[in-house]
Amino acid sequence: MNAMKSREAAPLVSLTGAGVYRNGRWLVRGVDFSVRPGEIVTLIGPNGSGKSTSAKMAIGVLKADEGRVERKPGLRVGYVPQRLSVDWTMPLTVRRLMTLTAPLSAEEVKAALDAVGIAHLAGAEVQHLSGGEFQRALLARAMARKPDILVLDEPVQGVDFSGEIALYDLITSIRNSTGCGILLISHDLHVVMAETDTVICLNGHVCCRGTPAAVSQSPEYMRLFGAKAAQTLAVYSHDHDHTHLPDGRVLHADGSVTDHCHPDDGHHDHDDHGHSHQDHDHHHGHEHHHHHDAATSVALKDRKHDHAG
Ligand SMILES: Nc1ncnc2c1ncn2[C@@H]1O[C@H](COP(=O)(O)OP(=O)(O)OP(=O)(O)O)[C@@H](O)[C@H]1O
Repeated sequence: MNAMKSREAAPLVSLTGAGVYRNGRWLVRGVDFSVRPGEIVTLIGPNGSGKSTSAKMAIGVLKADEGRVERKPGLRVGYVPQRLSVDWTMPLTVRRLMTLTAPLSAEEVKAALDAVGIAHLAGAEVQHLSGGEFQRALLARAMARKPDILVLDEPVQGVDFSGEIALYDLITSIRNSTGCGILLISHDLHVVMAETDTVICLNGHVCCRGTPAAVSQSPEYMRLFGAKAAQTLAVYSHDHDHTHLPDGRVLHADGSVTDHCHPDDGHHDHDDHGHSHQDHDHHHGHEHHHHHDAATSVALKDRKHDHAG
């Protein structure tokens, strides 16, 4: 069953004019946003613009030096940080990774890994996981806490383009099945999940905000990233209703998992995605091909954009 987002529900976290001052300067100032149950809020902005800092303020990892940060009493947070401080010289299994920071029973570990499609990797060494498998393991670890809010700092780093779509699908289905709020930090200035309710564009302060479509049209966004970028704020928009998990099972939009696709499932494949990142003027050539179902569509077009700043 879909847990629908509720605009009326009290916010899980709410920042009002919040800022962090460290080492003689403001890292970020005047940040206003809130995340409600079932809502997906995406923070975008250039490197160093304060995305991680704002997310850390929201969950209380960093204390705000100005403004207000309010959290629902007893708020449970699932946090996937940008970097993990793990001693990679020591062998570490996925199972052990799951229990490093929380006491979980074997059943809970199994259920959490199952939910993200990597139960078959419980005994695998974390060092050997692919980028997408690693992000799923981190997601499983965060979800095992049964959070009210899931905070994901660049969840698609180290993941190829087809893996990005699969992860965004997984995040959407987690939202749909649990109704948790999601605060997402996007690694890519120009691409956000279509399911995003609100995009907050940071540049040391809130540059602009709104739906993905509204932000791409805003003069502030254009000023920050150039008019070309504004034309190219791509939105992951695809209607397919299921995702193929790494272990071969199928995750449906309602959160249920089956061994096979339903006969009427929208199909998708992810072959042939060039994904090249260069420092300047990088060109994305993404095409999304569909074999079976015209309802499945991805609005990722060839995009060419200059980075301003
Ligand atoms: N604990 C800290 N003490 C001092 N400065 C910090 C601290 N954490 C972050 N900064 C600085 O604050 C600024 C904002 O950093 P933040 O990590 O929030 O940016 P970001 O938008 O997440 O960047 P990126 O896209 O590179 O991850 C940067 O200039 C960073 O160097």
